[in-house]
Amino acid sequence: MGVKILSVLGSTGSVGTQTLDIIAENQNGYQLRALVGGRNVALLAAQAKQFRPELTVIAEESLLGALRLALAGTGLACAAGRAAVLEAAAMPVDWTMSAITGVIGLEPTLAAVKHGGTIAFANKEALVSAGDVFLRAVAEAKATLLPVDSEHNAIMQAMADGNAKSIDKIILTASGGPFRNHGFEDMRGITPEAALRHPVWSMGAKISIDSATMMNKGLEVIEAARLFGLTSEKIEVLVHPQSVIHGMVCYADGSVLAQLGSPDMRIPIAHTLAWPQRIATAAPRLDLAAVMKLEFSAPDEIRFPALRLARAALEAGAGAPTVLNAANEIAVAAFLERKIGFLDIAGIVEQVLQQLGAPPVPDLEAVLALDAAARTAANGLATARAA
Ligand SMILES: NC(=O)C1=CN([C@@H]2O[C@H](COP(=O)(O)OP(=O)(O)OC[C@H]3O[C@@H](n4cnc5c(N)ncnc54)[C@H](OP(=O)(O)O)[C@@H]3O)[C@@H](O)[C@H]2O)C=CC1
Ligand SMILES: CC(=O)[C@@H](O)[C@H](O)COP(=O)(O)O
Ligand SMILES: [Mn+2]
Repeated sequence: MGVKILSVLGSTGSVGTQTLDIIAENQNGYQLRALVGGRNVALLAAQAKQFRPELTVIAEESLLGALRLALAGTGLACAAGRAAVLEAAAMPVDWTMSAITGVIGLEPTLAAVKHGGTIAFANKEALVSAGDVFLRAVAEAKATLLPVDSEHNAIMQAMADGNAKSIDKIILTASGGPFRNHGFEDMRGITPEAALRHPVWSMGAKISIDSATMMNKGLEVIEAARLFGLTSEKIEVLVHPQSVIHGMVCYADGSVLAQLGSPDMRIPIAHTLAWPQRIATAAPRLDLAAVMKLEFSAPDEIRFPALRLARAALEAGAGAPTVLNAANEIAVAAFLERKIGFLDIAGIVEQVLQQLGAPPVPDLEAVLALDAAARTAANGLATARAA
């Protein structure tokens, strides 16, 4: 096999840096074409010096001077701003890591989809928000979408025997987050610091808050419905605090196929990078005797209403998931800025869903317009709750 040409969108984040760690361990097989970061110039410049991509882009336009300075004398090309992000994403490659957080990553991912390579797909918000529009673009470009999200990557692996028609249901596991055992009222005064302290995974801020509200699992139910063509009833969520089993597929004959591994994102990332082969990673080997016990329980949608709201949005269809996702992105940001409380996140999402409902989203323009309307509504509610 020849050298694989790669781009990493969101290279300075949690998924992005772990992706580059794996590439660094397997240097002979891979060559970087584009690296895209958001605002972290120092880390992006260090990555560019190490991996020497054709183009390095920082999304924040005002940081172009700082990036140029950091790369002075290296001979490395760099650029800044939204247009440059889209240009970098559109450069033809064999494999793109889509790891920008939020709907801001949708258009760069679609630019990558258009050249028809493999998309290692972490940016769940893009698929939740753009649904059919996104999947149509993938089909038209004959691109290959490989899920990086640990549960969906697990399901993909457990579906590998090709019997998709004989599936009764799939099971996505959930750690339960840092407040798994908290009462609803106990969650009222929770601080961003406490909510960011995930019991198992080390991740970026937005997904960590989503795990704490369990909106992450709600987004993942919608993500699974889109990726695997399943209805809500066929997607079960099971709380499993050890996060050793990532996903299970239950077949018509009673067989259940599961994927297990230490909770380490390098495992699913490496799976998508080498697919259909496998490569080694430095992730810790699973030692079940040391884990000792695996626990499971049903999720509580009363204490964690975000999960109920996400399912309702999936079942309502059309633009409801677009609204849910946009309102959640705004509410999470407002919580991290200490403008609203922890329980306000789901409260705002519910109110915005009631206001905007599920209008049709036939194309990208409609998705982006609805996303913008939901953000405006959520911002208004966050400001009112902050007052
Ligand atoms: N972390 C994890 O373990 C998992 C993450 N995911 C999903 O993967 C995605 C990434 O998550 P994670 O890595 O944790 O997030 P991080 O917040 O750690 O990283 C986000 C990345 O996006 C970049 N970025 C932010 N804004 C822009 C922009 N406008 N244009 C271009 N790049 C931008 C950031 O740049 P900078 O930091 O330089 O500002 C950073 O590189 C999310 O959708 C998440 O839900 C899914 C499963 C597991
Ligand atoms: C690693 C990964 O895939 C995350 O999405 C993880 O699932 C978050 O943990 P929760 O199960 O607590 O949402
Ligand atoms: Mn996940």
